[in-house]
Amino acid sequence: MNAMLQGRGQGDIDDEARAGDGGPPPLVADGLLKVYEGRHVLDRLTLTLAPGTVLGLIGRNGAGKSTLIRALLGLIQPDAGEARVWGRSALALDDASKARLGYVPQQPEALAWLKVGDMLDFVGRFYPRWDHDFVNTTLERWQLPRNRLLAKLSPGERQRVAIVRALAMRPELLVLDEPAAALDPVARRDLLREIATRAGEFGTTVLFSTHIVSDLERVASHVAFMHEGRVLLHSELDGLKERHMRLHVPRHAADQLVGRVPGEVARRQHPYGGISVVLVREEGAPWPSLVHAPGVQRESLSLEDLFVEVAG
Ligand SMILES: Nc1ncnc2c1ncn2[C@@H]1O[C@H](COP(=O)(O)OP(=O)(O)OP(=O)(O)O)[C@@H](O)[C@H]1O
Repeated sequence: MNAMLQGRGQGDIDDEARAGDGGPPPLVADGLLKVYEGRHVLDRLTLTLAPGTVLGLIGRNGAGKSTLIRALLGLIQPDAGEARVWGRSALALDDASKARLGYVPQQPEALAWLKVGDMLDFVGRFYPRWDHDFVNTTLERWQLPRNRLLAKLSPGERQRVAIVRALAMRPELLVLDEPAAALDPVARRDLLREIATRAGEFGTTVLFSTHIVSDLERVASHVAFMHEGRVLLHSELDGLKERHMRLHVPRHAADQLVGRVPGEVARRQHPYGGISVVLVREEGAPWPSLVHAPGVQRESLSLEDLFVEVAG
């Protein structure tokens, strides 16, 4: 079993430094606690999303991703801690801030009694930067007829409409809860491309949750691994793999280890004796001496391996 090592702080990024000088960060979770039926679904979670970041939030089913997103946007009230959007309490967002924020929930339900086109026309009136051309082009490309009732759409079609709606308002902050889950490959690729374009050309800040590691690798600038209500690792994607390594430590060397290895993030006991340990180091910092010990084998990790190690 994976020996999860808790208490490593909330990641390896200095949140203050990430916020930069351009005003308050778009999203901050400050010690969020949410308890459902005695379970700490958010366990005093702290996370900052810097402007222009595309953060992929990854975690197993039930890790708390949707709950975190809902708390960050003020859709649920935490039991302790605070969520802030551009420096304001998420629970008291003004209309001007809401107009800068696009959200695609995991299961979009809104205004189901309207037709696709009517809903988008209606919603568009509230957003000064509404992009009619984008709506028309994307509805056509994604084969979403304007005259279909939202209630009659498949889950994937409903999700596509929700994505069109969130992107058409040209948000400065875009939050998507598992947007690709119900999408076909064409829509998924379009969405990823759109996210990359928005971030690259317009500096849109994006938070999206996903289980699909390859999607994350394609568009995210940063990744946060969530497990049991905590962020276990929050890092820039570039260089993340180079800063992690799995070591296979034979029994004779493992028996001599006392306590944690510097930089240890996960440990597994091998059935035949010996252990494997996942290590992280700061950029440019040396690996601990164990890496060079006799009989110790090194292995580099894919992002998926790392996810399984950290959240497995
Ligand atoms: N309103 C609620 N009442 C009780 N329990 C809840 C409620 N909302 C969420 N939970 C529980 O909190 C845990 C986290 O749920 P959440 O939806 O945030 O996970 P997730 O990481 O988004 O999962 P998935 O990847 O499956 O969508 C789950 O065990 C869920 O059952």
